[in-house]
Parts: sequence; structure tokens; C-alpha cells
Amino acid sequence: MNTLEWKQEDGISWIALSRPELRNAVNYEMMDELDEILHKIEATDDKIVVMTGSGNRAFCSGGDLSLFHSLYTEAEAYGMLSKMGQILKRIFLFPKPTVALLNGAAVGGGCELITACDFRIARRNTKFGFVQGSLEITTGWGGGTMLFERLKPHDAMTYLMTSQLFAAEKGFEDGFIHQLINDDENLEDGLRQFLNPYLKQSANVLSAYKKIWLNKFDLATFEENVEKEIRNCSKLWEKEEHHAAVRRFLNK
Ligand SMILES: CC[C@H](C(=O)O)C(=O)SCCNC(=O)CCNC(=O)[C@H](O)C(C)(C)COP(=O)(O)OP(=O)(O)OC[C@H]1O[C@@H](n2cnc3c(N)ncnc32)[C@H](O)[C@@H]1OP(=O)(O)O
Repeated sequence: MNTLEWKQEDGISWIALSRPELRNAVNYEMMDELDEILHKIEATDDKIVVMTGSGNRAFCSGGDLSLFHSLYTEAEAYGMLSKMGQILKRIFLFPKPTVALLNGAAVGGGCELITACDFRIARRNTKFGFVQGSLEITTGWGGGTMLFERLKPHDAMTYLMTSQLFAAEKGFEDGFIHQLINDDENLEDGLRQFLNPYLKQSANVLSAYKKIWLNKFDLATFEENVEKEIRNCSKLWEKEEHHAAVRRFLNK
């Protein structure tokens, strides 16, 4: 694995996004490795999947703009967006409970990635934000559709429409972040404290309850809405406003 680290410990499968020099931005290799590792984890008797980032600055900064800025047309954008969209759907529908441990900022597609997880845990004052609007696009990996399954509609619309960065405390108030870890606490210890009651259960019990949660979904409509979201983002991607916004970021 070049872009991820995977370890299994005490019933937990840990996945760490590992491109800290680019704030764990997602490239094609990371997508392929994520897909491979999720397949492997599904076959283990691990109870819970924890996804985190390497370094202490970012969980994930979304798509790798230095790479994806070369995608110009709607069709080119759709190819990348739908590839990662499939992986986010896989995480959202994963048969074991999934947890995003925010070691740092989760922005853009990185915020979509944490939304695909069942639980989110963050150190106080960690920032998260669906900043795609500031790049003249919308969520493009399915995270917008998934957010409406995690929050009250008004809060989901505020997160998406304002393109703002929020502190973890705001997410905790809204029920998006499920545990805040204090600055003087070790991040992993704080996670284990949150997970201990879950880890006391068997893998079968945990996956059975995850299945009950997923059974409520009209899967066909969910998948259709994710596809529409990806198509919408692809259309906006092609516009000059988006390309100019990405150039501004890369030339900052
Ligand atoms: C559907 C998803 C959607 C898509 O793929 O279409 C996206 O996700 S679009 C990308 C949206 N993401 C962003 O706009 C986030 C951009 N990054 C940031 O806001 C910051 O980097 C932050 C808050 C994540 C971390 O800030 P910090 O001050 O700690 O770091 P720097 O900004 O100085 O960045 C360090 C270094 O990393 C490079 N970098 C950061 N994010 C990306 C990225 N998404 N793609 C490519 N490169 C990224 C940044 O340019 C710096 O590089 P350097 O060569 O050291 O200047």
C-alpha cells in the first residue's frame, strides 16, 4: 500500500489515509487501495472500521487538485467522481460499523468521506467543511445525498450551501460529530473510550444492527440520488468558473 496504512488491533480495522504532504488528498491510487482494503476488511472478523488521516493537519483535503485539475470536460470529471462515488457508497453501506476519526481538517471530498461513515469523532476545534461551492462545484462523491441521511435537512443545507468551515463543536451541537476529544487527551485513547461499549459486543451483533439500519433504505432511490449528485457536479466541473477557482488554489 502506497497511499494507505492498514492495521488490525483489538477488533478494530484501522485505515489511515497516508499522503500527509498533500493533506491526505485523494488520488486514483488511493481510490484503488481503499477499494482493495475494504474488500479485505469485509472478509475479516474485525468488529469496527476506523478511518483516519496521517499527520495532524488534515484528515483529508478532498480530491487531489494538482492531479484532477487536468480533468476538463464533464465526461472526464464524471469518470473520476463516479469512481470515488462507488467507494463512498461502499463505505456508507459497509456491513460493519464505520468511524471517521478526525485527526485534522476534513474538507471538500474529505468531508464527504467522513459523512459516508456511521460515526464521526474529532478533537475540539477541528475544522470540517463542504468547500466545493467555493470551487464553483457541488459535492461530487455522493456526500451531499449521504449528509441528508445524517442531519436535519436545514442543517445539511446550511453545511452544503454556505461552503463554510465549521468547528467540531458546531458539528457536535448538530449531531454530526458524535464525540469531542479534548486537547489534553490522546486522540486514540479518546476513540477507544467512545468505542469500548461497542467493542464489548460480538461482530455478529454489531453487523446485525448495522443491517437493521441499512434495511430502512430504499437502496434504488439512494443510488439514483447519488448518481444524480455526481452528474450535477460533473456538469459544473466543465465550466470555466470551476477551472479558474482551482487555478487560484494551485497558484496561491
Ligand atoms: C468531489 C470532491 C471534490 C473533487 O474532487 O472534485 C473535492 O474534494 S475538490 C477539493 C476540495 N478541497 C479543497 O479545496 C481543500 C484545499 N486544501 C485546504 O483547504 C487546506 O490545504 C487544508 C485546510 C486541507 C489544510 O491547510 P494547511 O494550511 O494545513 O495546508 P496547506 O493548505 O498549506 O497545504 C499543504 C500542501 O498540501 C497541498 N494541498 C492541500 N489540499 C490539497 C488538495 N485537495 N489537492 C492538492 N493539493 C492539496 C497544498 O497545495 C500544499 O502544497 P504545497 O506544495 O506544500 O504548497
